[in-house]
Parts: sequence; structure tokens; C-alpha cells
Amino acid sequence: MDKDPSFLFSGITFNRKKFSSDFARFKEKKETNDSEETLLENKAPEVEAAAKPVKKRKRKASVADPVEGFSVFKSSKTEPVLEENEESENASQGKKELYRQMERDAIFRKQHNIHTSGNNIPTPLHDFSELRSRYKCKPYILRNLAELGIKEPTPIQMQAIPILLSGRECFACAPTGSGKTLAFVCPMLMKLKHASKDGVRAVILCPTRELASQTARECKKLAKGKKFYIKLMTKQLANTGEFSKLPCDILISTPLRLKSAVSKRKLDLTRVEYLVLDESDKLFDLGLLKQVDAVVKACSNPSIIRSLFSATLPDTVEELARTIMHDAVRVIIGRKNSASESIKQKLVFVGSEEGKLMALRQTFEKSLNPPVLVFVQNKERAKDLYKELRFDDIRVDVIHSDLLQVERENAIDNFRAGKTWVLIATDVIARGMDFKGVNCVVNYDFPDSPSAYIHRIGRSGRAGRSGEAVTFYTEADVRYIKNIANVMKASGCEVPEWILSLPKRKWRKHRPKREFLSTKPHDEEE
Ligand SMILES: Nc1ncnc2c1ncn2[C@@H]1O[C@H](COP(=O)(O)OP(=O)(O)OP(=O)(O)O)[C@@H](O)[C@H]1O
Repeated sequence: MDKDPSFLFSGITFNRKKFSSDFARFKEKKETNDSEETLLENKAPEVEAAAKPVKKRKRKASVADPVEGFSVFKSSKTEPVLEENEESENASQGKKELYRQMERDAIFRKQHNIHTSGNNIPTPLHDFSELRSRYKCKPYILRNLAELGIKEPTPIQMQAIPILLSGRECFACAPTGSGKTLAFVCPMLMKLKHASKDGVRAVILCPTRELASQTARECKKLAKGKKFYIKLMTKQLANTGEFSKLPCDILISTPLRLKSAVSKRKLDLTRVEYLVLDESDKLFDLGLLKQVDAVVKACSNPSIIRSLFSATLPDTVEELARTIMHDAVRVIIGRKNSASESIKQKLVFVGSEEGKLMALRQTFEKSLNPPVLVFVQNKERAKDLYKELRFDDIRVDVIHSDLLQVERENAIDNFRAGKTWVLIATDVIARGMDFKGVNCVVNYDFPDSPSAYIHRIGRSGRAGRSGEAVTFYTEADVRYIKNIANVMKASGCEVPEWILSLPKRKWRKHRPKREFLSTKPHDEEE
């Protein structure tokens, strides 16, 4: 992770220097722990602080927002001339109502475990019908939401949607499976309003092709009935050069594809109005950072709105985000970097590498409740485990980066359709993939970091459903077990006391050279 902000996004207009005052203000806010809890516990200073945004809002007033619609925000020129005392009485009434609204917002946020920081945070959405009453949302979106069976907004949607609709940048951290995709796609469609005539208007970056393809599908579902151009950047498309001539409202891509299209001058991103970095911490990983940087630079429109979403948001990424974003709002749902509470998590000691295969077979014999995902450390181990299990009496398949794109897609489709009961996978599908109703995730190989753990097990227990996660550990993994145990404890799972009393250990990427997986001798292998 490169911490030097001058490297990432070095070519873009919003830099730390230019917005040093915003940055300082933002930092100050965080340092004073400006959260809703403070507002509830200590009303007086918050009310004092609330007077500040009032001045600023004069410029930004929007009639669509109940708070922003108050007369206190309106220009005196548009108001009838009032007697001085009458005017000040109105102003103080407006202020009082503003404080009351802020207090109602704080209570609502607290009820839904929404933590925010930043200036002038818009009132959360209580109901999807408010998209229409507050933001004049077109009926097609509400119709599509209803058709998809989506009735109530999730906490991240409650807060992130109004933030993005009010034209603010945002970085958001919410548990896996909590509806982050809709939280950025819905406001994007609402803001884009009409189809593009030429050029790309919005970009969503995803770390893997599978996730990009899934996100493109989700966008299309929500845009159904409206003629938007929603495109997935495929290899062919990136190579044809056709792109530059086609209108495109939302372009969904991995950083590599987009970067190569931009650098071959086949794609112009200078008119992009919205940029979303989904699974942002993964995108900021060393392997992708340069490509992401190139894309962000290419999106050079000075009024671009950027947002970052993930279930894990390390401090380093937050720091970086603060230096590049303008007046951004930070939204955290529940505890930062925590696992979904709807997953029952368990640790299973298997002694050594040899013990794993037996433990897996025993687990399946005891209860195999498909669909099940089994994560291993790398593609070699995925292939090996597949060879071991394919003659067992279970429908098993495998997905890893050595497969052709079409084979990867088939593996996912068959798993989604229930034709595959057990899918063996590497971390390539640990991020963002939404398989409906995965009952159990087995970490056959110990994850290489707490965030990898959170994302892997997060393929289960999505959208309020329950799920199960079993993590095998060997003697060699014990030194890192406390970090996982802490994640488990924080999400309400029981953890043996001896693990919690282990000494704290700084986690480096834990990818030990694991012994040969197969039970057969090497020379018997095909
Ligand atoms: N308001 C809602 N009510 C019910 N279901 C919802 C709602 N919003 C989204 N969903 C569904 O929840 C599931 C998970 O959503 P999504 O994939 O956006 O999660 P996520 O937070 O992005 O997870 P991850 O961190 O793993 O990427 C999807 O199947 C989606 O259709």
C-alpha cells in the first residue's frame, strides 16, 4: 500500500494542496469525534456547531431537502421584506427547526447503527418513497425496486443515497451483503437523468471481471425501462476502439482494462461526472494502484463526484481518501472493518495440512447444506482440492484465474443455478460476489489477512439471511489466529478464551508455503 498521496491521483484537480482548508476542517471534525453520539449526549456544543453550516448552505440550498428548504437558507432577496424583529424571529424559528431535524436525524442514525462524519450531512432516507418526495425520482426506479422485491433501504442506502444525491463525495464502509451496490447505483441513475449522446458519463471500477460483470447486471436491472447505455468493458470492446464513438452512461470495468483503453487513446474519460471505486481498499492494493491512479487521472472533469465503497476500510486508505476528496462525508455502518453479524463463525483445529482433507470430508458427511464455498490459498491448491473431491459423491466445481473467462463464467452460473453444490475458489471471487443463499463458507486454507477473512465469509449471510463460516487452522496458523478471533468476537461469535489471551501480533500477509494437498503420492497425479 503506497501511502504517498502525491503518487495516487497525482494528476487530478482535487488535490490536498488546493483543498487544504477542507482537509484541515475534515481532520478537525474527526479529532473532535463529531459523531451522532456526541450530538445526543452533549447537545449544547452540537447546537453551537450546527449554526456554522447554516451560513454555508445559503449557496447550496435545495428545495428538495426538508432541512435545506428552510427559510434560513434562502437568500433575503427572494423573501418578502419583513420587519427586523419579525425577520429575526423567523430566522430563530428556522434554526430551532433545523436543530430539531438534526436531533431527529441523530436518533434515526443511532437506531440504524449509522456513524457519520463530515459537514452538513443530509438527512437519512427513511423510506424509498422519499426518493420521490425529496428528490423527484422517476417512477421507473421505484417500479424496478418493487419488482426486485426491495422494500426498505438498508442502513448504508439510507445514508449514502442522500449524500450522493446532494452532490457530495463519500467514502463508505458497510458490512458484506448490506446493499452497497444499490447505494451507489441508485443515486447515479437519478443524477444522470437522461441518456448520454456521446462520451462516458459515469465509471464504476471493480477489482475483478466477475464483480464488474455482476455490477453491470445490477445496474441494468435498476435501469430497466429507461434507455441508458450501461456497458461492461470487455476485452473485445477495449480492443475495438468502437468505444470512443458510442454513447455510454455507465461504464463498468476493472482498472487494467480501462487503463489500457485510456492509454491507447481509445477512450476519453474527461467528461465523467461520477466515479465509484467499489471494493476500494482492494483497488488501492499495490497490484492495482497504478492502474487505478491512471483511471482517476483520466477522469479529469473538475466537478466529478467520487465515492469509495467497501466492507473493509483500513486507516491507510481512509487517510489517502481524505487527501484527495473534496468535502467528503464518511459513513460507517456498525463497527468499521467488521464481519456481518448474521454469520455463525467457527474455528476448527485440524492439526496439520494433512488433517484438512479429512476434516472437510467429515464436515460434508455430517451435514452438507449446499451451496457451499470452499476457499483455498492459490490456484494450484484449488486444482488439487478439485481433483480430490470430484470423485466424491458431491457436485463440485472449481474457479481460479487459470481458467478461461468463459469457464469462469460457467462455474459461477452453475453455482448460482444450484447445479454445483460445492465451489472451490481462490480469493478471486471473495470480493463482492453476490451468490444468493450461500449456506456455508469453508476457509480450507487460513485467510491471509483479517480483511480477506471478512470478505470470504461475507459470501454467506447476505441481505439479512443467516449463514455459516468454518475456518480450518493448523499449528502454523495459530500465530495469526487472534486477529481472526477478534473479528469473530466483534460480530458476536463465541471464541475460546485461550485464543483471546494470546499475545497481540502484527499481521503481515500470511501465505505460508503449504504442503502438497493431495492424499495420493505425487507420481500418481495425472
Ligand atoms: N434494500 C434492500 N432490501 C433487500 N435486499 C437488498 C436491498 N439492497 C440490496 N439488496 C440485495 O442484497 C444483496 C447484497 O447486496 P450487494 O451485493 O450490493 O452487497 P454489498 O454490500 O455490496 O456486499 P459486498 O461487500 O460483499 O460487496 C443483493 O442480492 C441485493 O439485491
